[in-house]
Amino acid sequence: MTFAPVTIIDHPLVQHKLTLMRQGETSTTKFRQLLKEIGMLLAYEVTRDLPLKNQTIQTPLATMEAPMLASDKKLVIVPILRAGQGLLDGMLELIPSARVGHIGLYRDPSTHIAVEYYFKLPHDVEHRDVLVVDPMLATGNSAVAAVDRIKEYTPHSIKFICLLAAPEGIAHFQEQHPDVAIFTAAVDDKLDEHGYILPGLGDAGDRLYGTK
Ligand SMILES: O=P(O)(O)OC[C@H]1O[C@H](OP(=O)(O)OP(=O)(O)O)[C@H](O)[C@@H]1O
Ligand SMILES: O=c1cc[nH]c(=O)[nH]1
Ligand SMILES: [Mg+2]
Repeated sequence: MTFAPVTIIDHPLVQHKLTLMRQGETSTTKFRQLLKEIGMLLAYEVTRDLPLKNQTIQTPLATMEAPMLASDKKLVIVPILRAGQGLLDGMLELIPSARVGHIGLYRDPSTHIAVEYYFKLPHDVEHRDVLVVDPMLATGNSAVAAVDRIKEYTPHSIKFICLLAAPEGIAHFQEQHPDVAIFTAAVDDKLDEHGYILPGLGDAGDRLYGTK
């Protein structure tokens, strides 16, 4: 079977900010700020392949053919709540016209099954490109469940964007959604016995919102 690519976003600014986020002593305020900044940088990288088409425009001096985004269909960003919301804010700064859907999922602590508690997409997702965002791809259950639900609405394309991925999560996700490209800033070593990414950065939602 062929899989859509896994792209590691190795930009030095992303890598530096990720290292700051991993450090246990980084405060909630700083963690939130860094996740927002990384969201912006990830948005820049994952939109590299957006098609352009030339438009005739008038500069103060001359007429020219200049490139603009080809599609008039706005992108849809879907953060997986809660932690995905922390990436959304930065992405929206770069793509302010994007539409936003939300999927609320929590991971059952013992089974690691993703449990849905909220789902809302813009009404016209069909034919649009969707970016599903969540900082963590651990077992992959949350990402798989989110993409399962979004595919019910037959968007034009889906990309999955995270900050940290475990090899186990990538394998599970690719098995279930071989057509969906993954973008991540790093692939870590493995999962621990509680399904946390090692070395990882801990619980992204708790660090983002100060709930632990
Ligand atoms: O790949 P998985 O094994 O499914 O784990 C990853 C999920 O776990 C975290 O969310 P969590 O369930 O802790 O919810 P939260 O964002 O509300 O903290 C994280 O933000 C992902 O959504
Ligand atoms: O390492 C992990 C795994 C799941 N969810 C997190 O927030 N962190
Ligand atoms: Mg959490």
